[in-house]
Amino acid sequence: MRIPIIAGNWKMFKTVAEAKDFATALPAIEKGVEAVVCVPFTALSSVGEILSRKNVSLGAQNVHWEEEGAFTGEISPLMLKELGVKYAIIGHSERRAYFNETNETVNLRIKAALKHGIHPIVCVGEDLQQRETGQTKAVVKEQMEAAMQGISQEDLFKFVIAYEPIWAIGTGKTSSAEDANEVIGYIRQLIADQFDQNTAIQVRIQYGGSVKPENIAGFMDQPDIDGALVGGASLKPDSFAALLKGARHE
Ligand SMILES: O=C(CO)COP(=O)(O)O
Repeated sequence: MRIPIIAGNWKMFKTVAEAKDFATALPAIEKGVEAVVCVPFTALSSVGEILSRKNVSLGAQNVHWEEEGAFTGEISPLMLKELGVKYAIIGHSERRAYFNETNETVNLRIKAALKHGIHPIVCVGEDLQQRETGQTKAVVKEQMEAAMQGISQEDLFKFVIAYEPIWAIGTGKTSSAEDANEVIGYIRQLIADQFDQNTAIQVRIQYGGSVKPENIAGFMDQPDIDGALVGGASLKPDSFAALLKGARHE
C-alpha cells in the first residue's frame, strides 16, 4: 500500500524565527501519513531537529546537480544532506517559468539528489493555454519522460511525483478531483510503459494546486492520488495539521 504523503512547499515565505515558530507550534504527526515541509534554505538547519521530533521530514525547494563549484547562488546535494534533508522539490513550475529550469536540468538535479540519498519530489503540469488546447497529456508525457531519462527502477521507487496544473497554483482554482486523478493515472501509465505495472503501482503521486483542509478529502478519495504538494495552506501549523488529518488512512 502507498502511504499518503503531504508536503508543504513554503516557497519564499518565512524568516528563520517564523519557521521555528511554525515547527514549535505543530503538533506531533500521527502514523498513517507521511509529512514533509520544504522550507527556504536559510531555515533548514534551524527547524530540522524540531520537525524530526514531530515525525515531519525536512525538505528543500531545489538542489543543484554538482557537488561543488563556481555556481553562485546555488546549493549542492552535499550541503542539503549535511542538514538532514530527506526530500527536494525539483522542477517546480515557478522554477521552470522564472528561473529557466528545463526538462534537462530537472533530470540532472534528480540524478544528483538520488546519488546523495535525497528523494526528489518531481513537479510536472500544464499551463492554462496548454490545458485549453488539449495538450495536457502531451506536456506531462514530455516532462515525465525527460525526468525518468537514465533512471533505474530502484531509483524510480524513491520518486515522489507532484502533478501541479499551473493554472491551479495559488489561484484558488482547483482541478476537479476526477480530472486530477485522470492525469495522475496517465502518469502511472507512463511509468508502466517505461518500467512495468508493478513499478507504476508503487510510486507515490501527489496533486498540487490550491489544496486546502476543506478540499483535501476529495482528492484523497481518488484511487490514484497519494497526497498533495501544498503551498499557501501549508504555512500555518493549524492548517497543515488539518491537511495531514484529512489525508490519513484510518
Ligand atoms: O505550487 C504549489 C505547491 O508546490 C501549490 O501552491 P498553492 O497550494 O498555494 O496553490
